[in-house]
Amino acid sequence: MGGQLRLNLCSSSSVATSPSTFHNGTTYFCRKFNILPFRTNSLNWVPGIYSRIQPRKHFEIMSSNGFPRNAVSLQDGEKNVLFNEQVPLTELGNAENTVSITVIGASGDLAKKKIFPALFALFYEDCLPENFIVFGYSRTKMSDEELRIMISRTLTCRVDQRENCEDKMDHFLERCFYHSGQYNSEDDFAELDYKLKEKEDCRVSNRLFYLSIPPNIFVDVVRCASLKASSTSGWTRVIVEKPFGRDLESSSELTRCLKKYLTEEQIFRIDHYLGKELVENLSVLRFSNLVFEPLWSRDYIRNVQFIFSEDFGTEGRGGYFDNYGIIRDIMQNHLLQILALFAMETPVSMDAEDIRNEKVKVLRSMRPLQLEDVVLGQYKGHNKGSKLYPAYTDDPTVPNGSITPTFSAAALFIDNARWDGVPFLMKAGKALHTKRAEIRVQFRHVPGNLYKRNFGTDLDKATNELVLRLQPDEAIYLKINNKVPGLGMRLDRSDLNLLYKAKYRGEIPDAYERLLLDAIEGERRLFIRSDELDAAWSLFTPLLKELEEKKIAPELYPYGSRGPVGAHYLAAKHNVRWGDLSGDD
Ligand SMILES: NC(=O)C1=CN([C@@H]2O[C@H](COP(=O)(O)OP(=O)(O)OC[C@H]3O[C@@H](n4cnc5c(N)ncnc54)[C@H](OP(=O)(O)O)[C@@H]3O)[C@@H](O)[C@H]2O)C=CC1
Ligand SMILES: O=C1O[C@H](COP(=O)(O)O)[C@@H](O)[C@H](O)[C@H]1O
Repeated sequence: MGGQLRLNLCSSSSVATSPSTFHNGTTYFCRKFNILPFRTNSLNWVPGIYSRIQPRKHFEIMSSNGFPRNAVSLQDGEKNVLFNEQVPLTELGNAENTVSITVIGASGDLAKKKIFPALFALFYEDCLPENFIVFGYSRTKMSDEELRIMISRTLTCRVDQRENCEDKMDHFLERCFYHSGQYNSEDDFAELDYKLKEKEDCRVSNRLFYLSIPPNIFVDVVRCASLKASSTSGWTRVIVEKPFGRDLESSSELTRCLKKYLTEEQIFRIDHYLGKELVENLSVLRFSNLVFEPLWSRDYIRNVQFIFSEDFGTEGRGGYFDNYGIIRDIMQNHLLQILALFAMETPVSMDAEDIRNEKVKVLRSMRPLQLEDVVLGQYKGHNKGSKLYPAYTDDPTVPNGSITPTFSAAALFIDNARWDGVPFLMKAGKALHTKRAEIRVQFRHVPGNLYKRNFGTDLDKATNELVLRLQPDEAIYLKINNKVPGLGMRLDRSDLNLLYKAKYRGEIPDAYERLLLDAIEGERRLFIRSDELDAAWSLFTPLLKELEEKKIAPELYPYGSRGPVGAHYLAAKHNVRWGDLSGDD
């Protein structure tokens, strides 16, 4: 069917005579691709917009590893699943290309909240290739127009760039289409393929599928998409959302099943924390400033803390959450990924494989978590003023008597020369008193400090602390001891503070923008490789099994509080104080 279809579609539109359009007058000019604009007939383009045609501006966009982006990485040598053949580079390099992004699960929460808005933001910033289309796919019956209305409700304009935003939205929405189908129906995916081909209009097609669906249908979708809707001329890539399994076995099984249809290079396992601006900056901070890297070891660092807290509960996602719990939801992926970047050795280069090799090494040097180094909590209902905050178990989608943790604190250790004996503490919780995510690095005491007596008895309070606040209000600050100006010799704690909103103009892109763009570009550095995933699960699986077997009950903490007191005991056991609770933030 596919071959026949392709012939028909191509013969119907063999001559391109329609006028071209450019986003804001700009077009990607890539070294490998000369991406040309869509033809009008493929998009039902509204009359009038051609009046804004301007000459191409030639420029190169940098990928997130700092190298110039190529709109698509043709050197991938990805295997085409259907035909199992390498895409000939020369042929592709000179052809007209399209990028088609299909959001599977388009009717869902993540698609509406993050994926479509991120795609629009990329379009708005002229970061999408000239020839792109977006398809929504899910079971819900919707027309193209209804999808556009749904998407338009969630699109926002950058605060600093409102001009032309409405126009841009219209132009973006014109490129959005919808196909309703079942997730396990090859026929439905063949129909999607037909519609994609129609819009791709005989150009070399590059296809990105974003699996924004529950994990139990990942494999069905990958099977149908790869058999019936993968590209026959360009690349096919699949972004897979978490959860990647529940433990080492189920994760390995998922990888094994996905690899029946996809190569590792085609699988982009997303961890959106890796796309956050401050996480991106971690390596820059470490490796491009002489003052940090020499201190980055057990010789100078007393402990490191990775803290995630949300000031709301599992509202609306209790059904999903109860099957996973906070350790799988936040620690095993987001916090561990940041830890790996923080603690890895200097990579050979900023190339994806070099970085991921170092991350795997550090993960494999870690000790699997021990029960005695873990604290669990679950939020309970709380009355504040006239407002009643519900308990986790009040959520109708959560089974009665659930002991799933909504909070956890843990101490981890890296048994290598750099980090031997340094506690790496993680803390993650929902329904706490604040929303924040940060990395805190507490340095050792100054030996033989001349100013000891000025610090009083609590010497820990006088140690330097470097804080990377990932959100909200992105910042990097270093707590130092400073002389209070005046004739006396009084010291205080001050911050050398880089607050992003004070220093940099413009909104910080959402993590999904960076990651989607990287997937389109074939940049894998911020995606999780299968051996990284195995190493991550190996650390947590024995503990998770033990917790489930022993049915360890979490300590209850009130909604909106600072979490269970057990977290303090755990820290104290390792001679640590939580930096976020020290009161001198
Ligand atoms: N929401 C979030 O903030 C985050 C979500 N994720 C992950 O992203 C993925 C998508 O999340 P989210 O959008 O919240 O998920 P949803 O529960 O909203 O599901 C997305 C879509 O999948 C379809 N769907 C839902 N349940 C089933 C089912 N049991 N069988 C078949 N189809 C189903 C529905 O579409 P239809 O009925 O129209 O087919 C739904 O609109 C999940 O893997 C989630 O773990 C990751 C990080 C954050
Ligand atoms: O992956 C997840 O992340 C969100 C928090 O993401 P953020 O970017 O808003 O910090 C969390 O709420 C959710 O439980 C988890 O699945």
